[in-house]
Parts: sequence; C-alpha cells; structure tokens
Amino acid sequence: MSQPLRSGARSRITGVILAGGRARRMGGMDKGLLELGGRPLITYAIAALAPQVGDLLINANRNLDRYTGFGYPVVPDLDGSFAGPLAGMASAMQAAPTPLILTAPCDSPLLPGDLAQRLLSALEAERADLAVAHDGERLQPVFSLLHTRLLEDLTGYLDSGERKIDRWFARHRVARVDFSDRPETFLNVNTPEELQALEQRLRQEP
Ligand SMILES: Nc1nc2c(ncn2[C@@H]2O[C@H](COP(=O)(O)OP(=O)(O)OP(=O)(O)O)[C@@H](O)[C@H]2O)c(=O)[nH]1
Ligand SMILES: [Mg+2]
Repeated sequence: MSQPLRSGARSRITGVILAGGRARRMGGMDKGLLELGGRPLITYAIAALAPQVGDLLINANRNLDRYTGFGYPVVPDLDGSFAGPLAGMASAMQAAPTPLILTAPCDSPLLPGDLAQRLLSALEAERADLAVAHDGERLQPVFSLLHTRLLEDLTGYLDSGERKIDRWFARHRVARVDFSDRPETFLNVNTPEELQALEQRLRQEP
C-alpha cells in the first residue's frame, strides 16, 4: 500500500513546494526561510518530496535568489497580486515539464514519504482530474496531485477574479484520499508560537 513509486511513475510528477504566501500570521516573514532545527523550514518539505517525484520546483514570490540556492528552479506567480495558493499552482503547471504536479506547502515539515504514491493510486483508480488529501476531518487542498492540463481552466478561473481553492476543485473530478491514519502529516506552522513549539518538540524527540 505505501511502497515508494517506481521511477516510471515518479518521472510523470513535478513536486511543487508552495512558498509564495505573505505569511501575515508570521509577521510577514518569508516562512520557507525561517529556521527550524538550524535549517530553513522549506528544506524539510524538499527532503520529503524530492525522492517521490521526477522533477521539483519551488514557487516563491520573494527572496528568489535565496530560494534558487536550494538547487531547484524557482517560479514566481504569474502576476504579483498574491492571489493565494491557486496562483502558485497555475504558475507551477505552466513551468512543469511533466503531466502532473504534486503540491505541498513550505511550512509543513512532517510530510509523509508515501504522499505521491497514495495520491497517484487514487487519481488513477478514480480517473480523476486531481487527487486531494483528506485528514479525516477536512480537506487539505494544498496537498494535491493535479493534471497540468487543468492550467487553461485554472487561469480562466483566476482571471475572472475567483480565488477560492475549494470552489475551483468543485469544477473538476476530485479524488479524496484518506490520510486519517497519519494525523501529523498536515501539521503546519503559521505563527511564531507554532514555530517555537515545534522547535521545542524536535529538540525533545529528534
Ligand atoms: N504562490 C502563492 N502561494 C501562496 C499564496 N498565498 C498563500 N500561498 C501558499 O499557500 C500555502 C498555505 O497558505 P498559508 O499557510 O495561509 O500561508 P500564507 O498565506 O503565507 O500565510 P498567512 O498570510 O498567515 O495566511 C502556503 O504554502 C503559502 O506559501 C499566494 O498568494 N501565492
Ligand atoms: Mg494564507
């Protein structure tokens, strides 16, 4: 069930780390670059995603030089209006050389090693346009595997002034993937207090 993807399947997927938000709850800092356990927060997502995909890119809107230093292409949103995660997904779909993108946020350091495998199984079994993680209580829309053929529809949606991710998903065939066995997976760091709490936890159980 949770075996790693074979290289043929991996090569169809570009991993996308979404790091393009304004991080207002973090005082406007660039969240992906904040340190956790002595290294930038985004490095946890990169380390988790890289072995699961054929290509990887980082979607960021600030500090592009620093993000480039992690060794993967960096793509900003198509416009500078900070239109939310869908804008990052659109930009990534345009840049990705593969038929699928797998998104994860830069502020979720506990990503599971079988994210791609579980989302891809459901995507194929349900012949869906996109597969989205569900934590047992709610959908986790920024943990998604999407066909890049959705780009045209997505840019049309954004150009019409829409922003809401759930409403855009509702226009498509969505496979919901149950991760209720892995509640930690979606832990994400939004405030300085949450970052500090996780820092302390990692120190206690490295
Ligand atoms: N590309 C892009 N990504 C975004 C944008 N807004 C949010 N995101 C990303 O979407 C994911 C989830 O967003 P949040 O956790 O709310 O992060 P955020 O919006 O930066 O933080 P807040 O301002 O505190 O809500 C994160 O990976 C963000 O980087 C945006 O305008 N463009
Ligand atoms: Mg936000």
